[in-house]
Amino acid sequence: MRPAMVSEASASSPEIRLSGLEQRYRTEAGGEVLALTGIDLSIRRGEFVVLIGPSGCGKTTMLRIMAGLIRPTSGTVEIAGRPLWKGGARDDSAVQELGVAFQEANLFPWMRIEENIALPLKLRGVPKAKRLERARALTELVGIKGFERRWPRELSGGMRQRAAIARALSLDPHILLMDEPFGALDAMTRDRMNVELQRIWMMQGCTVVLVTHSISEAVFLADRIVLLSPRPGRMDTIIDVPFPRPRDGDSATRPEFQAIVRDLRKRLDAMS
Ligand SMILES: Nc1ncnc2c1ncn2[C@@H]1O[C@H](COP(=O)(O)OP(=O)(O)OP(=O)(O)O)[C@@H](O)[C@H]1O
Repeated sequence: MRPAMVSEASASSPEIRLSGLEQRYRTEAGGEVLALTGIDLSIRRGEFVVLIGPSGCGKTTMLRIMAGLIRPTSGTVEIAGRPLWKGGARDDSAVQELGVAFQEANLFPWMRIEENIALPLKLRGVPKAKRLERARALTELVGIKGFERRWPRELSGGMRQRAAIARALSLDPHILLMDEPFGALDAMTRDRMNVELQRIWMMQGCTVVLVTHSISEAVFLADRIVLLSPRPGRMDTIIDVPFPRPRDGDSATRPEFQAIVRDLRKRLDAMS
């Protein structure tokens, strides 16, 4: 695990801070879509935040802005106290704090699992022996030990997603950004992956922001749930989920868990 070196700026500031964010897209027809507006959010170091909301409310846009993949039309993004954008340029030292995993595992089919996981290290020029050693440690962390030399096609969907999470963790990021990482998996595998993700997060101590459409997934994983409303995407409600960790299958059956699920469902239904 990386040493807990905290600069003065990051000790006193949130891990991620979004202020006055607005995002407009140009459409092909020459019009404009206001995808997000008035987004102000501070995320603490080590927090698990889940973004949820109706289709098209701007969840992916918000995550891509945090990842530095989109420069917001207006507003600011700070990562560990440092602005992500300076003028027109992205601060790549801030981007190094980030690991990203999407719905599709996006592993390269012509690379073995260990090579896929170690790819970010290769791009950094880390020597082969060192990066394969790291890949092996990560396969153990995410629960696919023994599959290092396999090809992606030889793994199940859940295992491929574990490999994608391992790859996102390969550079030891402080922040993990995930867009529907288990959206393509069957319900049982998905439940298992949620338990696993919680375990990985608790071991790594990183900050996680995850987008999902699943209310129960949101309540199971989150310290805080950010509910976005659509057209344009705004912050509707922030819901604290105070249940102790680690949560397990039983947690989801408790009345207080179910009460948050019901409340969220009601709020989402009212938006449609
Ligand atoms: N590149 C783009 N160009 C134009 N419009 C876009 C672009 N990307 C997203 N949009 C629009 O911005 C809005 C927000 O999209 P976004 O994908 O962020 O929503 P979302 O909440 O993640 O949706 P979903 O839950 O369906 O994945 C939508 O109206 C979408 O059509």
